[in-house]
Amino acid sequence: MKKQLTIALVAHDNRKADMVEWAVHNADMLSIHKLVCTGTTGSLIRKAFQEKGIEADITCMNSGPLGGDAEIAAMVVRKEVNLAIFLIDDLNAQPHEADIQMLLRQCRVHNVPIACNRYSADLMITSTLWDNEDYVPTEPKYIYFKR
Ligand SMILES: O=C(CO)COP(=O)(O)O
Repeated sequence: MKKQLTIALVAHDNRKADMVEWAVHNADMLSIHKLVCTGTTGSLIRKAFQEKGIEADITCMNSGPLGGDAEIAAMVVRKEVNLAIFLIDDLNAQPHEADIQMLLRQCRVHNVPIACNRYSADLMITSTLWDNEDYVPTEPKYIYFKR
């Protein structure tokens, strides 16, 4: 991929091992992009990359429950994120469910691709559309019905 992207990486505690393994597996690709992460996810990825001598541009926001999802959602609103990978723990409740839903919703509203499992993430990061100058993503057309 030639285009440099800003990629958001977020994982709940029970999915962090998955996220770190995925990030290390895709380190060659990820290291050419800017990574923005919630606090703990980012520090674990940074540590794993350092242990393997992988250099990467990683920005850590606050931890998720302390506003990290909200900060990344704000970046999505400002069109500062090209792609989000969000490994959600769907088997346990989170104290900051409202923030999680906000991040997911803002990605949908602003047409930002968001992968919530590794398979989707693999498909998204290998897409040739990123470098296709002729491809313009179609923005959602919201139609307001008067009731
Ligand atoms: O809670 C999270 C996402 O909702 C993740 O936050 P941390 O990466 O700080 O654990």
